[in-house]
Amino acid sequence: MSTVTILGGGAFGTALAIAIGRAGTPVTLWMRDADHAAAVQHDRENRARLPGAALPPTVTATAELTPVAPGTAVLLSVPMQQLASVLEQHRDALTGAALVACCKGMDLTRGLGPTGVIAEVMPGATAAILTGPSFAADIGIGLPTALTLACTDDVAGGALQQALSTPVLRLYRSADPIGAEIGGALKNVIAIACGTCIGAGFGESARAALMTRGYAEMVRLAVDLGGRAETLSGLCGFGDLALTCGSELSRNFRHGLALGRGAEIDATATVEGVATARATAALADRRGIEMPIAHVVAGLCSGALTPEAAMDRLLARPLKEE
Ligand SMILES: NC(=O)C1=CN([C@@H]2O[C@H](COP(=O)(O)OP(=O)(O)OC[C@H]3O[C@@H](n4cnc5c(N)ncnc54)[C@H](O)[C@@H]3O)[C@@H](O)[C@H]2O)C=CC1
Ligand SMILES: O=C(CO)COP(=O)(O)O
Repeated sequence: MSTVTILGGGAFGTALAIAIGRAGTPVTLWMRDADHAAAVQHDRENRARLPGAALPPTVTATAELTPVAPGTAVLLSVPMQQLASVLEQHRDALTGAALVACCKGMDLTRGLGPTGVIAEVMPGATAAILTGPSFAADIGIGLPTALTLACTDDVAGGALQQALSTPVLRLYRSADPIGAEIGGALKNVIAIACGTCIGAGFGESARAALMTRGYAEMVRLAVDLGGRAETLSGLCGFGDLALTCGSELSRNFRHGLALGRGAEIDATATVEGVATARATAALADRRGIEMPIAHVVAGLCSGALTPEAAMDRLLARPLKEE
């Protein structure tokens, strides 16, 4: 795996390109908009999505996607609801690649996470997920972090771990992509709940309670779908939950803050937890799993619930064992 291709030149795709390119690996950063790709290639910076982070010479931004060599690592960093259509559009060019989803969420129409979408659209392809605590703004300027790389194929997972780790990005391997992707998807939903909690003035104690009970929902859904509870104690679950629920750098947390304050929502931001809350609530209903926080976040985001009504609904549930 001597080169890496990244699909999606948003904040995260650009940050990953910079991090992997800085380690000496040639990276192709594919962007759908030709003018934007040309500007990024010329400026050596993605001013629209990740200002202040310089592209190393190893990174090439382009709007042309040529067929990748078999076994090439292709990182998919488009928004979750676009993943299926991007794969469908580029199926021929991606045949034989090792597909690594870097998006976090659940597909609304399919009720599937990123590796489930890859398996449906490109059956037989090697599918992995890279997820964990990683703000693009941090990664893009070379700050360190650790992430989960999950793949059911141990050999392919090991090769991806080697190829994508850098001196500042430490990748831990897992064989449980279901657990890993449920962690990444649900931490955004719980971050919206926590932002709303702080924005509405319900306090830090309530936020910690939401993180803890949200984590319980994460584990419940992952296990029901065939994942492992222990996976969620790692970077993809606990790690990303701690980051996203506690920082105003998170778009999901900020979305919740605005809901809690009754302030204007930034409609231009990629806030994955909104669609994922809806998809999760529907999936939980179909499978008969209790996910009260996911349900109230879906209600908050659609406007069906006020922050006060959402909190009342959670507090009024029957008392139970922890
Ligand atoms: N920004 C961050 O700190 C992190 C983001 N992620 C995940 O990465 C994914 C992408 O997020 P960001 O890069 O932050 O979003 P972004 O909003 O900065 O960029 C999204 C990019 O996807 C492109 N895109 C949208 N639809 C497309 C399509 N149909 N075909 C081709 N390109 C398309 C847009 O042009 C844009 O460049 C999300 O699932 C997010 O949860 C994961 C970790 C950190
Ligand atoms: O996933 C992220 C950090 O790990 C980024 O969080 P937001 O999408 O909420 O900004």
